[in-house]
Amino acid sequence: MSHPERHEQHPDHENVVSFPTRPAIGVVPETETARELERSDVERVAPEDVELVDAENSVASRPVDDLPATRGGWIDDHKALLEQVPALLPSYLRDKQEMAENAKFIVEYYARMGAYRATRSPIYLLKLTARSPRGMGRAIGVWGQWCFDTEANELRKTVANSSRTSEYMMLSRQHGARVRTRILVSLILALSVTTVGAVALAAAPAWAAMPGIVAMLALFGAAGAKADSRPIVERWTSPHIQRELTSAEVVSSLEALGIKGHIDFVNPIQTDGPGWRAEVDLPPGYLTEKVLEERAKLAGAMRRPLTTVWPESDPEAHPGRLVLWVAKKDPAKTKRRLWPLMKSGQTDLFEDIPFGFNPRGQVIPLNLMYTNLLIGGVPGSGKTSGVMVTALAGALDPTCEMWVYELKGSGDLDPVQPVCHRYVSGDDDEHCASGLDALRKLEKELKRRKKIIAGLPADQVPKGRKVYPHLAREKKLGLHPLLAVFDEAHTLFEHEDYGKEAADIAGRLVRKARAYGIILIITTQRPDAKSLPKVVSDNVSTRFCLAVTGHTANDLVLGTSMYKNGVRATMFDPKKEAGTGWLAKSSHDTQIVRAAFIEQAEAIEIGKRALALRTAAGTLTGEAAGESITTEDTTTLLDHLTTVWPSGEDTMHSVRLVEALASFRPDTYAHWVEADTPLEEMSPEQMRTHETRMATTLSNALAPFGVHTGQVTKRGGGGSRKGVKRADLEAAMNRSGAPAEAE
Ligand SMILES: Nc1ncnc2c1ncn2[C@@H]1O[C@H](COP(=O)(O)OP(=O)(O)OP(=O)(O)O)[C@@H](O)[C@H]1O
Repeated sequence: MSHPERHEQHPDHENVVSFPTRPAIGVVPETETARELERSDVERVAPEDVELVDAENSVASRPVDDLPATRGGWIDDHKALLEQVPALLPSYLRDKQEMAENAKFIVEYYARMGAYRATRSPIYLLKLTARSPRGMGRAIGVWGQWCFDTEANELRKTVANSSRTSEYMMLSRQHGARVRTRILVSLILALSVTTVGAVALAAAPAWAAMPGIVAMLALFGAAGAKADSRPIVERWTSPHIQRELTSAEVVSSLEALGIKGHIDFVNPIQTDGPGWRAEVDLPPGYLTEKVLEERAKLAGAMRRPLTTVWPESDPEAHPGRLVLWVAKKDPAKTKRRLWPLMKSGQTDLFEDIPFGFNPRGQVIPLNLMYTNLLIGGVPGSGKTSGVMVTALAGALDPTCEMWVYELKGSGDLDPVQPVCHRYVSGDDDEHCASGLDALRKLEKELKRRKKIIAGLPADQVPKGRKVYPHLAREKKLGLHPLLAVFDEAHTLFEHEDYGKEAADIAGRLVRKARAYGIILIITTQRPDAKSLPKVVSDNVSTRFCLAVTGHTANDLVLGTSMYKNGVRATMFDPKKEAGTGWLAKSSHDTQIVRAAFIEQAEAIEIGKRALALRTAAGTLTGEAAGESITTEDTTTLLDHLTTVWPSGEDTMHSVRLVEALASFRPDTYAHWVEADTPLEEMSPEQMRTHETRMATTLSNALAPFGVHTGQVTKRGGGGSRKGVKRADLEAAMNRSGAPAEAE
């Protein structure tokens, strides 16, 4: 059975590769061996001539591909074909934004080119005028030749030399008559044109006569061009416009990466937005990841700028399907695409915000509600542009409360300061302390919101207990969006005194806060185990990974196995492609995006707009409303015990916990371990009394939380003494609304 759409390879055209080469469903591919056999001299025997020896008992395997059940049939083949039919309408007719951009470009192009030509028209005219005498001379020459019938001169000469008198006389008479008529016509024409011209010149005002003279000069100028004259209107080409993508180029560049074998073109190479798209199946044994990893090599082999070559995998097809998109113009050399909200507009964080652009130039939206965002990348990879876009989007929603902790101290996020409930910029201890304080307060706010939502009737929370726009609108509930940005959060997470607690709280917030309208944005330039708590990198829901240097950093930002699955931010060049990264909305929804780039001056203007919006809406709070924010400790003994509790331990002796609390927070707990006699001078009896007192203090302090201490046996670790069970602690945390680790 032959494939209905099979095309033959064109022998004359080196750029043409047979398409499609994959067999239709149910068709057995023609193997090399089969073809060789056909070509060879091997004697072929018709199946009907073959005698089966002991067919009944024969165990010879039947060729399963010949069984009727395995054949797809016409319907299946054509269904499969139909699925692959390219879109009916070109992309610019389907995509409003592309259509608008194209229309805008056409208008801009002709306006710009028209203006360019118009401003140079005096130069063109001068050049034409300089050539006009030659043109006029040529025109008179051509007219003279016509008038005096010079084209027949050669013929008359030949006849005269051959002494064919009668013929010569006939030609002579004809020549005389022609010349007379033509001179007469010329004289009449010259006279009438001169008269009309003179009268028109005399009658018309000078400004009206000028175009006529100019047009005549231009005509004669155009006629005066020599074969090697330079064109009057100069032309130029753009080095940034890339040559068209051909299948031969795709094949040879993949071969340059070491991919040997037959490459199948699944679809013809076609225009896709401002570029070309080739879809190929790599030869068996090769995976798309190889091409993704060697993107720079591929661009080199294609002799194209890196920023124009975008290989992608097609997870819906198979791991060997490569989608190669090549930009027509080098985006690095084209004008910056402006953030759609740059000049006007506001946001609603329950809806999408414009985050950036994909390589095709389409706006990529992001919904920040019910999510949190981790942005990571090496220094200079463009994290600030990612966090700036989200911070400004938050600022432009007048209902959104903004808490911004820019822990680099660069002042990059200063443009949003005027609208922030809390704003801190700096990387000193005091800034880290504020960051930790903010996390504690966010956790307290989370508990408050959780309680309110838990108490709402079911019809108020139709799709589960979380914040909804109608709840956010009710001011008295205080469930409006709260956007908390921790820029360069590694400064806080690595802090000797505050890091551990900050990491613990951030981990809990990342897991719990998003349903309650608290959106956490964390950026880090050091995505490693110490700077980025595992609990954060494991649980964050949206990730934007800019250029990183290795697979560990890649997977810390993007999630486990992403590198293995071909989602590799190692492919980006942080210098040439700053701001470009993988945006992962989930492990199955990943795409390459360049965050919209907003300059500081522009961000300041947007910040002013946001301030105006909030002033009008009456939603300025905190520092933005002139209040001073005091640092208060909202954590409890339960939080402190959770922080000092050694991981993996189900039970702990009270004495050990009290000692740990005293060293963790000496201001609060040092007096729990104080004794009249120094420890080293205590008798065993005194020591026992002292430890009993410490254990009793802890028991008394835990009683209001409903946690009871009891006898705990720890083999090899102090035997049987008063202690606390981890499970009791977690149960108490849950009761008090505080998110416990094990929940
Ligand atoms: N989205 C973008 N589009 C175009 N250029 C960008 C983009 N983002 C950043 N850049 C360019 O890259 C440079 C460095 O970016 P940026 O300072 O944001 O990096 P960073 O990752 O925040 O650096 P650091 O880790 O040092 O804070 C910018 O000055 C800008 O020129």
